[in-house]
Amino acid sequence: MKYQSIYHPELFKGQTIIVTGGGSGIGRCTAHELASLGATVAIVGRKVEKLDRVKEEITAVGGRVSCHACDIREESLVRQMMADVIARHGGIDGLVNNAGGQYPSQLKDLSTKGWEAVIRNNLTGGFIVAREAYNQWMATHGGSIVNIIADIWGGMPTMAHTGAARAGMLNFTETAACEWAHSGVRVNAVAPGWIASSGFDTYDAPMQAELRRLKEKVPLGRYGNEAEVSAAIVFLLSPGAAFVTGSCVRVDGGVPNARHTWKPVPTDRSKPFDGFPLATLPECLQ
Ligand SMILES: CCCCCCCCC/C=C/C(=O)SCCNC(=O)CCNC(=O)[C@H](O)C(C)(C)COP(=O)(O)OP(=O)(O)OC[C@H]1O[C@@H](n2cnc3c(N)ncnc32)[C@H](O)[C@@H]1OP(=O)(O)O
Ligand SMILES: NC(=O)C1=CN([C@@H]2O[C@H](COP(=O)(O)OP(=O)(O)OC[C@H]3O[C@@H](n4cnc5c(N)ncnc54)[C@H](OP(=O)(O)O)[C@@H]3O)[C@@H](O)[C@H]2O)C=CC1
Repeated sequence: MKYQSIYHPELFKGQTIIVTGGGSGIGRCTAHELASLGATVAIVGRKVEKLDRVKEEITAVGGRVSCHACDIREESLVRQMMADVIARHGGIDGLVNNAGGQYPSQLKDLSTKGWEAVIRNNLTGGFIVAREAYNQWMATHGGSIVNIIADIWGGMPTMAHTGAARAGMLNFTETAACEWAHSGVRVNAVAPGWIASSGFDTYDAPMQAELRRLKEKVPLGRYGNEAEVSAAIVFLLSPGAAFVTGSCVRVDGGVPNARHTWKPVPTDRSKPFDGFPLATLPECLQ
């Protein structure tokens, strides 16, 4: 079944958009939505079998997609991946810098190696991909970049490494928006809150139990879904956001505003948008 986007079906006709981490979760959903809106999508990830599966899904409903196995932390691989996408599709109009992830740990237990692995995955990798997109194509042709960060406001207990990396990515977004504006390149961020995606399945049982309880702390009374993050990404890539750069759209059901004076009322307070008939609730939340 084809993606049910709220946007015009020819919004990205003739465009090529790279989605890192396009083999699962938010990236997979975004790749589906962009393809349904006419874009040729280049999906990037470490595991080629995940990418191939998404390629099959998208081509089965008439979309155009290419797969690029690449670890975003490896500079030489990223350079080559970018050159391959440009050679194959004739250019790049958009980049969704979505690949990333981490593992939970108390600060006191974090090894330097673990800290650096997560910083490389969520800050250095995103920087390398964005810089290569700019230097190899967008500096002379323009484009739009959307960096996926996280709900980092007020700290990120048990996730200090990723919180620091994403805060860095937000500041990178603001700086790149200024430095690259003269080339017609817009750079924005999307900060997902607790999104019921395949990402949840990567956590262990105690963390998953904790995540189930977190739902009560969301003013909108539920987790977000992948389609709701994708819709924000698509808006920022689109001409509708032509005057938006260096900005961040929070997709989090209001969590950063739920201060200790806020009293939860245990009901679902908004209807989820589900543009993605293929999405399933992660196993740990079923
Ligand atoms: C409660 C409420 C909260 C509430 C907060 C809830 C917020 C949820 C919001 C976020 C949701 C998501 O992001 S969902 C997306 C989740 N998806 C993912 O995380 C997938 C991607 N993640 C990864 O690939 C890995 O986590 C990452 C470390 C970044 C990269 O792995 P690598 O393979 O490069 O690294 P490795 O070689 O395995 O590991 C390097 C070192 O990192 C450390 N390390 C790696 N994994 C480790 C682990 N599971 N436990 C301990 N330590 C680990 C070790 O020191 C490793 O060294 P050695 O000991 O020598 O091996
Ligand atoms: N779900 C949530 O609640 C939230 C998610 N986020 C962030 O949103 C993004 C998408 O997450 P989500 O879809 O939920 O989780 P997933 O784990 O499903 O997606 C992460 C994707 O990134 C790819 N990836 C990870 N590291 C690398 C790397 N070094 N090089 C290339 N690809 C990589 C993975 O593919 P492969 O394994 O093939 O490399 C995977 O497809 C991530 O950055 C995540 O941290 C932020 C806040 C909340």
